[in-house]
Amino acid sequence: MNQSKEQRILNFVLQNAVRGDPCSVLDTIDKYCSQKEWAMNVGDEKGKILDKTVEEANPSVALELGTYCGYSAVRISRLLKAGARLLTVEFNPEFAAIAKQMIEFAGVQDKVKLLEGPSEEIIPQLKKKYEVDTLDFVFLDHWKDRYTPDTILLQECNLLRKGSVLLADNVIFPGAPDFLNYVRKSPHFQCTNYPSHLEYMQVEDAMEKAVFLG
Ligand SMILES: Nc1ncnc2c1ncn2[C@@H]1O[C@H](/C=C/CNC(=O)c2cc([N+](=O)[O-])cc(O)c2O)[C@@H](O)[C@H]1O
Ligand SMILES: [Mg+2]
Repeated sequence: MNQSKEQRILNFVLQNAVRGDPCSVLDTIDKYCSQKEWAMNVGDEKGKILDKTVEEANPSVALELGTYCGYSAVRISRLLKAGARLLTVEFNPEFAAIAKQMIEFAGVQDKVKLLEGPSEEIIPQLKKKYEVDTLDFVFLDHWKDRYTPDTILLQECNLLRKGSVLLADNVIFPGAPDFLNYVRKSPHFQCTNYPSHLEYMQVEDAMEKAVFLG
């Protein structure tokens, strides 16, 4: 049975990156996906926007929706302070298995908890089952039509507090028009747009930051 693209990305990392070195893992994935096979990692250009937003938020508890191969889980968790943790949600078992190995190879497994299942089921379990009080930072990078319902669900589950930072990938390409509309019209969010480019391409894209105002 021939390998999946995600398996090829992981193998390239296992053979070429430095074990325990998150930056080496990120650079190696970016090298493979820009030179060999495109893949939907947030990439280095938008990754730098992600880095700045995470550093500014300095979260104790962060949530990621859509782990995929674990690129942004490694990217976010490498910046977390001692004792802080990232919960990352992925419902595709193959991708979850790849991401788990990617996270362990990068050496960030102590900061990352990979939750396998759909976000709509996991989010309502965060308080009781995963001992979350409120989320300091949320990275949205899963199916784009889930951004709005999951943002509403996070509020309904009282998982956001005054100052919680949401950062959404791909608000231009593939696009998340209903999400932009929702957060920009809502009196509960203060929004900032960060123009950028689609990972590994010269296509316009952007990230949207939405800070919850309570
Ligand atoms: N409700 C849910 N619960 C848990 N996991 C879920 C989920 N919905 C999707 N996922 C997972 O999140 C990832 C999907 C990402 C969609 N991104 C994209 O479709 C995407 C596309 C392009 N693009 O086409 O250029 C560029 C990008 O940066 C992109 O993020 C996949 O790993 C998928 O299994
Ligand atoms: Mg994306």
